[in-house]
Amino acid sequence: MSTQEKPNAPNTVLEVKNLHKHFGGVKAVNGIDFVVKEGDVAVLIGPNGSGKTTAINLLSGIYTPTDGEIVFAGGNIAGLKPSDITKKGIARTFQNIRLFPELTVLENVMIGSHTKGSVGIIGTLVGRRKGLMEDRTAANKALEALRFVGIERHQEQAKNLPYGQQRLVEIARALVSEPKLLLLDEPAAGMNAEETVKLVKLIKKLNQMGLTILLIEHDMSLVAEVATRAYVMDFGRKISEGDIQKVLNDPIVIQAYLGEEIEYDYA
Ligand SMILES: Nc1ncnc2c1ncn2[C@@H]1O[C@H](COP(=O)(O)OP(=O)(O)OP(=O)(O)O)[C@@H](O)[C@H]1O
Repeated sequence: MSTQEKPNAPNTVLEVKNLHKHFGGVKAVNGIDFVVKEGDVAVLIGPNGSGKTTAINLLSGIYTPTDGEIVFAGGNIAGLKPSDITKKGIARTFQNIRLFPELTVLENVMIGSHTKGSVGIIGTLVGRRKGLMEDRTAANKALEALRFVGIERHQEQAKNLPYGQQRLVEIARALVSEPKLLLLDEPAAGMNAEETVKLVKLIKKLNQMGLTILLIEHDMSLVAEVATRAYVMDFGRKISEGDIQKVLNDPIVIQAYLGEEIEYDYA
């Protein structure tokens, strides 16, 4: 324990140090630092193009950082393959839903369990579809996760579910890998008001059950409901941090959002 840490302070789950991702001349992520503590619902906010999704792509191994460290589960995971990062305990959902549209909802969620095994997703789909369906443990886990997120139509092809429900299927798929940290990239995008209310309840329930969450979200009403800590990005840099009320009243943040609507209807 460091001398500054209080005896009962929550453990650090994730520490991002001086993280960079440059695409040619574009510094999409330009030296950010942040910490996610156990039990947090941390949120990354910022105007369009500020680097939030790139940051999540770095954390989940989709991109290799240009520089910097991502410390998770006792080591630097920067540059590891996505499947290895999932095995270490980080699962995610995507801004643009990435389900297999022709597979059933159940099959899509079962794929999440198989990120723990040795067979890759493509191998699973192409060579082992039948075997996969015989994997009772994975099926039971998937059904449990689907029940948890409130999806009943598990034998339906994923493409036939409304968009908002497809997002919940992605969350179920992430949950079956039993993550320590769940990354949600704009989980409310495309959801109607009723679906968003259910999503807020789900995020709170997951968090109460002990899951640490880091999300990107433009819907500030949702953020205000769930976030324990907010980090604000602009032009690849962190420009503010703290509780959500504080950061939304921060003149630097207001300036960064000028010309964009901050969707925020809380008093
Ligand atoms: N693969 C890529 N190649 C080149 N430039 C990229 C790539 N991915 C992102 N960028 C650029 O990096 C910057 C940050 O983009 P990013 O998608 O991370 O922002 P964001 O904050 O998630 O935006 P939004 O809120 O609109 O989703 C943008 O200028 C974007 O055009």
